[in-house]
Amino acid sequence: MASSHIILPKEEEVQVEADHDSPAQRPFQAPAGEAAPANGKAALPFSATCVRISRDSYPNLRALRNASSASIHDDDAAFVKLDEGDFGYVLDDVQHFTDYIPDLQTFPNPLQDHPAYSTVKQYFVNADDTVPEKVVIQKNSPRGVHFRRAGPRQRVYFDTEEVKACIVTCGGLCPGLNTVIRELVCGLSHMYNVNEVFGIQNGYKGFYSSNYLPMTPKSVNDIHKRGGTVLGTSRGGHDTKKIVDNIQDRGINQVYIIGGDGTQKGAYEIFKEVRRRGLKVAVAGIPKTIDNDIAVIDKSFGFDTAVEEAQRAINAAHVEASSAENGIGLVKLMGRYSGFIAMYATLASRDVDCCLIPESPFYLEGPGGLFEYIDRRLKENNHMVIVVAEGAGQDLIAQSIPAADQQDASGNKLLLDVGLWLTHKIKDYCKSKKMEMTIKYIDPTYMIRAIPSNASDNVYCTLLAHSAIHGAMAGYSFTVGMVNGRHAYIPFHVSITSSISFRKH
Ligand SMILES: Nc1ncnc2c1ncn2[C@@H]1O[C@H](COP(=O)(O)OP(=O)(O)OP(=O)(O)O)[C@@H](O)[C@H]1O
Ligand SMILES: O=P(O)(O)OC[C@H]1O[C@](O)(CO)[C@@H](O)[C@@H]1O
Ligand SMILES: [Mg+2]
Repeated sequence: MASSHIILPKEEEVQVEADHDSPAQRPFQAPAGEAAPANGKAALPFSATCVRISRDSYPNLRALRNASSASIHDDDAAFVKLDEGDFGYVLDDVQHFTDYIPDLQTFPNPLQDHPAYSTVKQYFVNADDTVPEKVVIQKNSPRGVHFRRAGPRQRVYFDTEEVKACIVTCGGLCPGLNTVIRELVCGLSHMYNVNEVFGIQNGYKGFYSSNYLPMTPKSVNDIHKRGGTVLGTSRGGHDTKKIVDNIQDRGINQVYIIGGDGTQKGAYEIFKEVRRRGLKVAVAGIPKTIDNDIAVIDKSFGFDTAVEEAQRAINAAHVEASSAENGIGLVKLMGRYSGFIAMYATLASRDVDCCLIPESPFYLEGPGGLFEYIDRRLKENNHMVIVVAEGAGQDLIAQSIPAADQQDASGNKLLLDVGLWLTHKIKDYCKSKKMEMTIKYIDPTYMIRAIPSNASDNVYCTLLAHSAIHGAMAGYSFTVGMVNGRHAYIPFHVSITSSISFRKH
């Protein structure tokens, strides 16, 4: 990696304390209305003469984005590419073949001759286009961190005939997985005339333990109408060496990896190994997390669908509660470390009296406690609805139930059932007060994620898949995502660190 010097803003000039976009605060600070897409236009002209800056500048970048030092690994510094422009502009760039493979041939993008695209004016993005990570700034703020804009480039680093792509899905299910798979296969074929696309079965371990499934536009034609993933998924089983051995042996040169924070960490490991071996293999991560807990992106695909489906559970809870004397409807929704689904479902419903999320600790007894609030709402309204995210109140439960500290195959902590626990606690409390009441506990769990994506998620999935293809064809390795309303290529070290800060280990 060439580079020499850095003129980043000094740390003391960097606005860190008033960072309302910090991941831990995001559920509270970025409600729907404020998350409006930015126009993506920089306030000041882009400096065409960016200077690539040295790895020593990594701590400054960390200060710029106010990431927790615990979540940054020193190893990452070797894979960080920063370009500096005027007025504190920084491009946190993604890895490219040319960073480690010299003298690569380029090819004109086949889209320029494609009848569906060649007529569109300015179809290709400008190579210098970037997307700001933060759009809310003050008059004297530095321009801040930017990401490379996603989209088709005029020249690509693969000859069509040469491309051998594979797709894998990892982690839990999410609405839209099949749409992304479909659009990767169809996009590669229809936009870039790629004929060799393979599906990896059952997550990362499928790279080295199962046959690779040939996929064609015909074989994926209808899959977006189904929930789940036609490829299968799993937790655990990431063996970087075995995975890259197989990629290398089978001559795969584009790897599309769909999954959550754990999966993106796995994708980063694969990329590092690919680079160590000097392979011409593009690694494209497509973030999937129904919990919506990857902070750098606006919203993850499938989230809208899940929130919509959660309405059915909340409606049922409301009907049950309002049909009983002192009726309480309690709904538990997914969200391990973040309350996005619970909070958005609450905002959408308007029938919910109380929403409990992991980011905001609560307590049961005494003034300001949940019991006091229940008392009040039942007196005022005769019924109430409570929504609780599965990760809420875990510390409280641990005080009354000894935690077994179990983990799933990927090392994620298995949570205690906050819904069941709350149901018992509320019942006991009402009994102690000699208060007649009825409580109905609804836990839709997998029903909100094992469904096909809705219309808006389908569009989102399609565009994400296409952005991923354009980036891989152009020789980049990255996580693709929507940042302030624009698709961007995000470096792995960002997509994985931003989600970690949500975690409360
Ligand atoms: N630090 C890591 N390094 C390499 N691979 C990882 C790492 N963490 C997780 N993985 C792998 O990524 C895959 C998915 O991880 P995980 O089960 O945590 O789901 P996820 O991608 O975070 O999705 P979800 O949103 O469902 O949690 C697993 O195969 C796991 O082995
Ligand atoms: O039972 P599984 O498949 O591990 O998935 C449950 C977890 O997956 C998630 O949906 C994240 O994908 C969490 O909200 C939930 O805790
Ligand atoms: Mg995860």
